[in-house]
Amino acid sequence: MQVAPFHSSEARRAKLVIEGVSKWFTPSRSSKVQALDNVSLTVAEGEFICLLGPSGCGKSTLLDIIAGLTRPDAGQVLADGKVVDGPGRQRLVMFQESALFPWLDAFGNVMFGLKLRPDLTNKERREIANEYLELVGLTKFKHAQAHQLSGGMKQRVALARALAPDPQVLLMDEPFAALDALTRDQLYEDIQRIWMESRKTIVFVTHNVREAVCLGDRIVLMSPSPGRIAQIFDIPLPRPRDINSPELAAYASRIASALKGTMKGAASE
Ligand SMILES: Nc1ncnc2c1ncn2[C@@H]1O[C@H](COP(=O)(O)OP(=O)(O)OP(=O)(O)O)[C@@H](O)[C@H]1O
Repeated sequence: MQVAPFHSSEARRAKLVIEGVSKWFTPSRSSKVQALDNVSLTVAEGEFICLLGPSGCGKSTLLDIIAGLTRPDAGQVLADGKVVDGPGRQRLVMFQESALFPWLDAFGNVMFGLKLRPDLTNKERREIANEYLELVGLTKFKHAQAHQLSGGMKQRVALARALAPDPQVLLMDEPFAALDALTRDQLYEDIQRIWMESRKTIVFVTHNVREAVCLGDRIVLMSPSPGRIAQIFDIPLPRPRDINSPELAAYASRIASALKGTMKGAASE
């Protein structure tokens, strides 16, 4: 099955509106770092957005602000038209390290995520946990403890744990960065399949250009010092996308040049 890409020109409902967001950190009494400067971006419902940029350009800070884990010093984020003023179950985050609870097995970890759904009965939660473990291909490992799972399997459990409460927005902070290339390639296939089935709104942070082109409808390229949006690229390639295809490589090389430009610009400032 090939799925047409989402085009930013299509009239779709805005899921997230980021308006003039700035953020400063004060690591010591004498120093102040501006992590984000006046960042504005609209993410449509069901869109897959990749935030791409060199280290320190504010990708994670922006993701944390969208999640409601960090407050901006200026500007605001609206989710479904409402100002984000804290974390909520409609916007869940998945990090680079899976942070599974080591005392729980895979099933227990997914069930833990479902504590966010007090509206469900325990029987319903168990059914949903099984369903999501199946979706990520881990039914056979449902009773494995975290230490018995490979890095890729742990991230699959973390993905099932984040998806099971059925958030509208999934925020992913370099979720595959610590994995080997083969495992990552498999996960690119899986995340595309899951996204095509669920059409969640996804904001995915990465500094890997090919990964961004493989996954995103749009790539938001950020530049550092202070973190700003440098350029936005539409990726009109049909899905599912093969990370090793020549079409994808052509996009990646164009975006990689732009990325290099943002690094040079920062170095010369
Ligand atoms: N809690 C904090 N205290 C002080 N400075 C911070 C804090 N969090 C982030 N920063 C600074 O803000 C800037 C943006 O950091 P951020 O982690 O958002 O960038 P990033 O693009 O996600 O980087 P990376 O790709 O390395 O994770 C950096 O200069 C960083 O040092």
